[in-house]
Amino acid sequence: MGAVAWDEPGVSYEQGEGEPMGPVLEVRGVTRRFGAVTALDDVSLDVGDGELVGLLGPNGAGKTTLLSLVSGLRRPDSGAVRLFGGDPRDAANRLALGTTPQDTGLPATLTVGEVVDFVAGHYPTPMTRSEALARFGLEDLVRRQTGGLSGGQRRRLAVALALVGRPRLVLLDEPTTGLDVEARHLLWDALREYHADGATVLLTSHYLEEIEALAQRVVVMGGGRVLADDSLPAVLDLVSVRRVSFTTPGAGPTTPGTERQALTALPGAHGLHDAQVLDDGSTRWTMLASDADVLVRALVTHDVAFRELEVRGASLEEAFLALTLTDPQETAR
Ligand SMILES: Nc1ncnc2c1ncn2[C@@H]1O[C@H](COP(=O)(O)OP(=O)(O)OP(=O)(O)O)[C@@H](O)[C@H]1O
Repeated sequence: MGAVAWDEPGVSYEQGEGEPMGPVLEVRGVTRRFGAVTALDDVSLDVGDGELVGLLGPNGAGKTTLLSLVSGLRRPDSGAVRLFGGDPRDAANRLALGTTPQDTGLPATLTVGEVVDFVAGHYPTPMTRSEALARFGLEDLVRRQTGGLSGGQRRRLAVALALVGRPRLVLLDEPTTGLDVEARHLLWDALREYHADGATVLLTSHYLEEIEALAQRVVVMGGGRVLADDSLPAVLDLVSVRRVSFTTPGAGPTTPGTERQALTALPGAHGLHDAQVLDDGSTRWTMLASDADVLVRALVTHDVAFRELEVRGASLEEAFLALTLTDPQETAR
C-alpha cells in the first residue's frame, strides 16, 4: 500500500484540522505503465463535491485505467490518488464510492430483487428495493433471474447497483454503450436525477452526445494525458473542428515541405491531417480547420491552385487529433 505516497516531493496536500473537506477526488501527477505501454502519463485532476464530470477520449486513452486507480483496483507507478481525502486502496475510503465497470458480472440465478437486496445490504443507508428499481424502470423485472435479462436491462441493473448504497461519488465506465436510444435516455434521466440529489458523478464515454447530455465539465484524454479540462461549452468549441480536403497539382514552384508549411500557416487552419501523393503526381490534402470558411477564403486569396474541395464536420477522433496537434508537420502522416 506504500506505493501511493502522497507526501512525495512536488505533491502538496494541505488540510488543517477542522477545515472543510478538500475535493472528493484528487489525482496528482499520476503515471501508470503496463509493460512498454504508458496508459497514464502525468495525469492530474481534481473533482469537487457535486460535480458531474465527463471523461471523454478515444479507445486506449487511459480512461478505464484512471478509474481503476480511483477505485483502488490498481496503484499508480508514481504520483498519488486521494479519494475522500484518503487512500482508495483502503476499503474504508471506498464506502461512499459506487462503480459500474464496462462489464458487470451478475449471478445468473439470482433475481433482480435479490441482487438489489444483496448489494444494498453492504451499505449503512441504502435505497429501498423499490426506489432502486423505480429509478431505473426495473420494477416489472423484480422476479426475473438476472441470467434472463437483455443487454440493456443488465446495464440498467448494473447502474442501479452502483447507486443503491447512495454513494457520494459514482464512477461510470461507458454506462450506455450498446444501449438503444430509449434505454440510453432512461439511464441519462436516472443519472441526472441522482446527481441533482447531491452526488458527484464521473463518467467515461466515447460519445460526445452522451457527454453533452450529462456533463457540466469535460476532461478530454488522449494517449494517457489530459488534453483539455474545461466547461462543456468550452470543450464543444474546441472539438468543433472541420475537415477541409482538396487536391493541388504536384508540380509547382514550391517543394512539398514548404507547401505543407505554407498551408498550415493559413488563417483558419488548425493543422494538417493527411497529405497523399496521387498517381497523377498531384497531392490530396486533408486539413483540420478551426474556421473552415476562413481557410477556404485564404486558399483562394493565396492563389492555391486547388480542386475537388470538400468540407465536412470532423469526427470526434479527428477532433481529438486536433487537440493533440502541436506541430502539424510532425503529426501529419
Ligand atoms: N492490464 C493491462 N495490460 C496491458 N496493457 C493495458 C492494460 N490495461 C490497459 N492497458 C493499455 O493501456 C492503455 C490505456 O487503456 P485504457 O483501457 O485505460 O483506455 P480507455 O481510454 O479506457 O479505452 P477504452 O475506451 O477502449 O476502454 C491502452 O493502450 C491499453 O491497451
